Amino acid sequence: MGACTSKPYQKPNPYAKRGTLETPQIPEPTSHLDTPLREDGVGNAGKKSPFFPFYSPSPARYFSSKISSPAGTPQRKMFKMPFPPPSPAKHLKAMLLRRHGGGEELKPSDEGVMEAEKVYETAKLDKSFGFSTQFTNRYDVKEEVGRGHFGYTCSAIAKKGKLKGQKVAVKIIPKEKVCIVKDKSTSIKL
Ligand SMILES: Nc1ncnc2c1ncn2[C@@H]1O[C@H](COP(=O)(O)OP(=O)(O)OP(=O)(O)O)[C@@H](O)[C@H]1O
Repeated sequence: MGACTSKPYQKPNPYAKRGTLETPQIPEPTSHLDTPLREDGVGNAGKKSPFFPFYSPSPARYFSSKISSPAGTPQRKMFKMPFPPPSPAKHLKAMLLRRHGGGEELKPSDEGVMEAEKVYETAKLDKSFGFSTQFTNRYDVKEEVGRGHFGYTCSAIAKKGKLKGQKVAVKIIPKEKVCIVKDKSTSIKL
């Protein structure tokens, strides 16, 4: 075991009268390795780092000092935007919620989004309108048996064709969930 070579830390006395503050005793540099870093950065290349007890050409010390980094060294750029911008998804979901009758009092918060999902899940399928006569002539739609992302699945009794009299499942997709592309050559009838 070697002898302890550490020196007591000499902290200025905060209770001393103004003007009589004790100044810490800074030992004189004993070698070129102990030379303090210059504020202007001149001649500091490869000098002692404030983070590591060894001498490194790392630019890390530029992050904590006022010294301007050498040309081409990324300095504080990476700290300009520490957090990514907020996602627009919440606002979109809140807008959808309002469109589906959520009301103005609902805010674009997580609570509001959950409300919107609840509104969709609890809404009853309105069978009083929307089916074409071609469809109603063919199927007698009964109760809803399930629900997917896009539409409702209902049980139905076929009225015509091979399946006449049989129980079938029909999937009903609301018009607003259908994307219609129209151009000169094609036209889609609903
Ligand atoms: N033939 C069937 N008999 C009984 N129940 C059915 C039948 N087909 C679908 N279902 C019920 O309806 C639910 C939704 O079915 P659907 O096929 O619409 O699901 P999905 O493909 O996930 O929906 P989406 O394509 O809209 O996301 C199913 O989870 C199921 O419970």
